[in-house]
Amino acid sequence: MIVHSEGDSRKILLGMKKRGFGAGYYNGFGGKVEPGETIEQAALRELEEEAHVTALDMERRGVLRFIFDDNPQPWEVHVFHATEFSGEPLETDEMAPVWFLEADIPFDKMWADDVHWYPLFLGGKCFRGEFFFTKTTTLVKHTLEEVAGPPFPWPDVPL
Ligand SMILES: COc1nc(N)nc2c1ncn2[C@H]1C[C@H](O)[C@@H](COP(=O)(O)OP(=O)(O)OP(=O)(O)O)O1
Repeated sequence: MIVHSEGDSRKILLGMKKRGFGAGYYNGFGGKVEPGETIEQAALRELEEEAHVTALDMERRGVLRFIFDDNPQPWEVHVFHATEFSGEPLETDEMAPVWFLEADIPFDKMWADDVHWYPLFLGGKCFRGEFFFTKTTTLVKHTLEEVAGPPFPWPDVPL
């Protein structure tokens, strides 16, 4: 989930992951879907657990597949956007939240796919793509396309 403040200064809220997979990278807030949950419920829960923020107007904007040559299980990641929220971002055991001006997004400290799809995200578009990684973090190739929306036409346009 990427929380966006669209007032006078357009800023996005990212979290620096403090432990586990992707530690040290800035990312939107998220994690795995738990049994019995929808993808949307998982996105809301992870934002609350990791940043103590509740999204009030979430919208699906992207669906991405990450394929790793050192992990047989690809990841399907859904990107949600929220512009209305309650709560003050708070550092947790897992994430340190930081607001960034759109012009200052720290792509050199983020997953290598982000620099490709954030321009579509920031431009208000919907998108889907596949990203192939070697040695966990090195991006070797990708596909990316804009789709209709918002809202993202899920599940009519699957990944
Ligand atoms: C491989 O490249 C990735 N790029 C981007 N942009 N985001 C990624 C990539 N790999 C994982 N992510 C995202 C997906 C999630 O939003 C977060 C964290 O995933 P993870 O499941 O590791 O999250 P945890 O909070 O550790 O897991 P649980 O809370 O579910 O245990 O990163």
